[in-house]
Amino acid sequence: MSAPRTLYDKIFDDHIVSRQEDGTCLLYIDRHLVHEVTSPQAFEGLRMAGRKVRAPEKTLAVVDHNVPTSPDRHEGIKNEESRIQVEALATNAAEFGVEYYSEKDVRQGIVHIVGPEQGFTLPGMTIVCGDSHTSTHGAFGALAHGIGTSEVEHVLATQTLIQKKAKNMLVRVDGQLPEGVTAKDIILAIIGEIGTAGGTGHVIEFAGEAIRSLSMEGRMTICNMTIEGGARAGLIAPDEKTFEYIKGKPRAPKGQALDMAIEYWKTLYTEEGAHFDRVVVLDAANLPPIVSWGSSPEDVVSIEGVVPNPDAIEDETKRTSKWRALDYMGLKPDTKITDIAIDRVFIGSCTNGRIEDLRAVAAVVEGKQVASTVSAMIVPGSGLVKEQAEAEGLDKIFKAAGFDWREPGCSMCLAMNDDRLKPGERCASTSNRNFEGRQGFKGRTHLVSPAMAAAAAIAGHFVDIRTFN
Ligand SMILES: CC(C)[C@H](C(=O)O)[C@@H](O)C(=O)O
Ligand code: SF4
Repeated sequence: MSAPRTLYDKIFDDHIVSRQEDGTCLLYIDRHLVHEVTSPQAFEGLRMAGRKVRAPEKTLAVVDHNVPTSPDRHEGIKNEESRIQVEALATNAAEFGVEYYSEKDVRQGIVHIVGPEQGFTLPGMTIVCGDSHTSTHGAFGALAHGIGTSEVEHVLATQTLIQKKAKNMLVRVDGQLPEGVTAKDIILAIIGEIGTAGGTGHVIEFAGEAIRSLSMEGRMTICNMTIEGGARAGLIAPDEKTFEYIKGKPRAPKGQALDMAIEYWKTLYTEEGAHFDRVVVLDAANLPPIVSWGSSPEDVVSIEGVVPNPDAIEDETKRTSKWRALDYMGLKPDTKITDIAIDRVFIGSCTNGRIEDLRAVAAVVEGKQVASTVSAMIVPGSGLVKEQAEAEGLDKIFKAAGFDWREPGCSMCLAMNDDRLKPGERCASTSNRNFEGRQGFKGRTHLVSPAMAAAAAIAGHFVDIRTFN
């Protein structure tokens, strides 16, 4: 009898086209998502070599990073660099016969929100995109990861990718989340625990009661940030919730094909006794709402805590780097997190730009006002999220509270469009990266959950959502 296999082992094995002695494999790729930032040279490479896209029907292109989120964007993109990149994708998609969602299409949005929404992302698949947060799709039990531009070209041309098998890591989150604590807090806590290099060389499978209890959207938040923990990909075994979510999505299988697919999807789980190279266990019941204080996603602390003192760190390089982070963030050790005032709030991104995130925000801000010292924006992750939010009247709640309600895109998750922080501005953000300059030159980012960002917008400083009303 063969050794018990993990979910990762199964998906990897199922996609091997050929395997060399040293373990290098050629993997078949089921789905390829394409955005405007990492695809221009790849298409250019194909053009130069006179090659076609091998499987256009398995490829989907959408613009997200460079699109403005202002209501007048339909009149044309003013920023020249952005316009050139967006136009290049439109031209490439048309020339190579790839389906493309432009900024005028209601299906347009952040690539990692669009894939699941369209039923393009399905369990058991290998999914790639020239973007690190492709790990998001692992929430469906798909092996999904980011690739570089030369690999984008390789996948476009051959529908395969050269890969070596990673190690297996299990992160088990037991118990039930307390009220006010969310998927975002779970993943921030995990990264705080393992560090940004903690998952290096591994594919992480998330399991345990707390993960099972999450909605598909919460699971996407978890897998989205797996990459910030250094892992190659994140995975969650598909279950009834997964199948329910997929049913009826435009590109998902239907009728008998769906029944057959579900039969297969049910085989996608880690077998009893399968080997994990590393196991980390957390208890959800102990988790507080989390706020990041530094310039790395591992720099996290409880909302009840204080800014840590780097002097307590033994390793000199690390100590120096954390002092630098504090300096960049304009913070002093021992400052209570709830005493940190903010200037801006950004709610959106592929981490937290879905409908449930917006509902969570609406629940916090309904009937309240954004603090006079704060400028706050909400950017739906896709045109369909926006449509749904408006159908539920959430936009009215947001606008009445003083939020800016925008068009879909990556927006202020990274400063590649017009949405950015000014130097020195401090932002409560639902995105995934707090690197120096990430949201604008000298901008200061604090990563939080949507509910925590919403509460901070109202209060003007961080507050504990568990006692906020
Ligand atoms: C622009 C793109 C290549 C980049 C990524 O790979 O993740 C971006 O999406 C990000 O979040 O930093
Ligand atoms: S929303 Fe942010 S993290 Fe996600 S793809 Fe866009 S830039 Fe990258």
